[in-house]
Amino acid sequence: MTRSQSTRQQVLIIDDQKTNLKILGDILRQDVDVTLAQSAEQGLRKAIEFQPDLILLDVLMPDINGFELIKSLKHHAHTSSIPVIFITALSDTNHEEQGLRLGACDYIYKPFHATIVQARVRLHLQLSRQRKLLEQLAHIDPLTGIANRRKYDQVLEQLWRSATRQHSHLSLVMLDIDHFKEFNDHYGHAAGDKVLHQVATHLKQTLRRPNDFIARYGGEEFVILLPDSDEEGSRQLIEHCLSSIEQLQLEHGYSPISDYITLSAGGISCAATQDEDPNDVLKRADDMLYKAKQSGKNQLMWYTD
Ligand SMILES: Nc1nc2c(ncn2[C@@H]2O[C@H](COP(=O)(O)OP(=O)(O)OP(=O)(O)O)[C@@H](O)[C@H]2O)c(=O)[nH]1
Repeated sequence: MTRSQSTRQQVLIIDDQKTNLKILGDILRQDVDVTLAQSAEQGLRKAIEFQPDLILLDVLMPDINGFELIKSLKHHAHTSSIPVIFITALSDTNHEEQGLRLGACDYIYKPFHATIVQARVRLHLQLSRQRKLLEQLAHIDPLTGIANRRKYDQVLEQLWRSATRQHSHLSLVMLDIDHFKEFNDHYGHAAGDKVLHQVATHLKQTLRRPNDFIARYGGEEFVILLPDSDEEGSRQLIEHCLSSIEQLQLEHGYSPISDYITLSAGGISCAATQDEDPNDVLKRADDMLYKAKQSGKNQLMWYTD
């Protein structure tokens, strides 16, 4: 069963001693899915790949110790918010303080008591579940189920920073439903809400790469960010989004340009730089959207220098 199919939470245990891995695994397995790693390097790889809900981390390991590893985990964008519990034979307050200062949420001494480990793991998993739920509520647009404007602002900043570092391209695209006022006026606001949900769901499914991102920008407008994507690839993808939305055949009997719901879009590809404000770049995509609307709608316009 894949992680997304499982409703059980997942704990990653990182310890160089096989017997510790076995004992801890046996203690926790009745409550959670358990993944084991026998070195810091393997642990970091599995943390990135499996995105566990919690990590149990030994301190004394050869090569890279637990204190070093937690620094990498907290530094890495994909693992920084995973809670870490140290479980270690270093049972003095100085090390405990160091571990907590480095970002651990708890510190358990070896030899440990099974029931205490279970209780603490349960507590931190419960906190983790609540935190994820709050994050979701704060970042998801309730009508469409895709990311909201607040999440978009965060993701744009992250993607811009990483594209600047890697000297890579980023494409920004604004999309807007055509003649949506007429749709609402004739079919009613509830039917309009349903169309917004259908369009958002379809656009999200059409984006193929894991780092492609879509958000509801506001009203009947959406924004798509395509990292590491050049102009040609981005244009092809967005053209496909537009044509496949029309092919969904969501009836719009009051649109003068089609029998169905259509979208207009404006896009831009650029090499990110530190000096440029990504919001200025988005403004250029928005200008292209305006041009697409002025030129008859149901089309994509792309910014060229
Ligand atoms: N049902 C529904 N309608 C919305 C929502 N947000 C914005 N709208 C509607 O979207 C319509 C946007 O109208 P306009 O900005 O004139 O755009 P348009 O009619 O699509 O015109 P063009 O974009 O030029 O094709 C308005 O009727 C808004 O009420 C929403 O959450 N639900």
